[in-house]
Amino acid sequence: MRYISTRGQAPVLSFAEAMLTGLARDGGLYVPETVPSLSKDEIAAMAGQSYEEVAYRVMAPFVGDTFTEAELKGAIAKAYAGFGHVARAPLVQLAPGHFLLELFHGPTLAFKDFAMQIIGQLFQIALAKQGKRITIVGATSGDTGSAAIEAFKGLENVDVFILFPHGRVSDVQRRQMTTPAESNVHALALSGTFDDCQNRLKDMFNDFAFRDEVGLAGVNSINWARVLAQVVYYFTAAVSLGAPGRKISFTVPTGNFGDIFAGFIAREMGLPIEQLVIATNQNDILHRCLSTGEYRMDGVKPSISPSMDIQISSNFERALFWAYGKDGAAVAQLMEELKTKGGFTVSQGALEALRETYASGRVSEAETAQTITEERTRSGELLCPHSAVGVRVGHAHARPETPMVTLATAHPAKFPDAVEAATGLRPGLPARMADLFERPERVTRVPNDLAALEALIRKARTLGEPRA
Ligand SMILES: Cc1ncc(COP(=O)(O)O)c(C=O)c1O
Ligand SMILES: N[C@@H](CCOP(=O)(O)O)C(=O)O
Repeated sequence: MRYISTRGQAPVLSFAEAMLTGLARDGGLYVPETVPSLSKDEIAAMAGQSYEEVAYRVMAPFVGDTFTEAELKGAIAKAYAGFGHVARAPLVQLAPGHFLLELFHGPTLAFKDFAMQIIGQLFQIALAKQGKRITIVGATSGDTGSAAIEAFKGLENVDVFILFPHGRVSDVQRRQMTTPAESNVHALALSGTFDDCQNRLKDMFNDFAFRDEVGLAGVNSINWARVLAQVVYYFTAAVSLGAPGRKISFTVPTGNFGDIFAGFIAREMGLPIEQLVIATNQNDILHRCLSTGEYRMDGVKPSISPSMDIQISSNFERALFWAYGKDGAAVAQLMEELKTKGGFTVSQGALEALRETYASGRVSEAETAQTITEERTRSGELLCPHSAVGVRVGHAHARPETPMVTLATAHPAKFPDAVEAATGLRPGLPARMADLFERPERVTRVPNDLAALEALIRKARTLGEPRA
């Protein structure tokens, strides 16, 4: 299996190379040259299998011979052993024909654990083979950061630096990032938005001297392995509701577009997905783009679903690559316009291709709160605000003949203030995290400045043992 860049100008890589490389050297994102397909019989055979078995069947064709069967199976087993639910990603029914896919039973209570736990394992195998030491830098609006820290803390050959927007993540999210005591973990609170964090991260990747000097690696959904691991739960959910014998629809609370793009890949592999619905909060650039063909930034507005407060939706580039018939030059041109003019117009043909694949909806702040309140009464489910955005859009797009699955992306206890304001109930953290608010915090305030960030990372990563 070979991996190519969405901008068409970077070296073609193997799975392990793409995983350790992160951003392509032409600024694009790696995607598989061809998407392997699974037959109806292969999909049907997943019925009744464990999450781990399905994960192996879905991921193995993309991984090729990078890892042995035993290595991949071992990594999958270790990745999901710590999840708090035997099904890993259980489905609960909200209403006739509408289901919630609970993706928050991992160690940090958000869907990011599904991918981060497995890539933590795969990185360790690959680094041990190559005898390499790396510096992971991640950008987060709250959940990716804590999941990355959980997956990589304490590892000898990895430093982890996480950039998060100061004052724009929940207290629980911040403390998950600032309280780990391991010396290879560095939480950096940046003055700016998540988009600023992600832009500085991409700037670091595009500074080849810095990138090579520190052995820069990325665990955002820039990294193809992140997207791949998220494909699995589309299969487990759809098969348990009758696929491949019937079609299933999915609604996905969306920000950086990694999660819903994983659904697109599941469809490309042969899973009969009828609708893939993008659900946005008031930062609705993706919904506006699908509605009008114009991708235009108009400023990030802080919301009660802060992890989706994103305007530069990184993986939308991968969706555009497919919509433009895999024309890397066209995608590079759009990304240049985004950078220099703050937006771009999608061609009519590409817009039609996007609309054939995706539908979309937008949810206001008041509607998000109302959905948390109503769903508590209607189905008994206590939703986090991101999942509530999804559920509202999912209800609106549900069709009687096709089951709708909405992805519940985080545990309500990560956003207790919003949930309490909507329901009067304050969701508690699991016992293993009960003392989170008593643990000391360790965080560095950083400016939105590339040179300052690179200097800090160079210095902090050399504070420990001498690097090989
Ligand atoms: C809780 C939660 N829901 C939804 C999203 C959106 O997911 P994606 O960025 O993959 O679109 C995120 C973060 O991105 C998140 O943390
Ligand atoms: N909402 C995310 C933003 C980063 O997304 P990623 O999937 O690209 O890592 C977060 O919680 O950090």
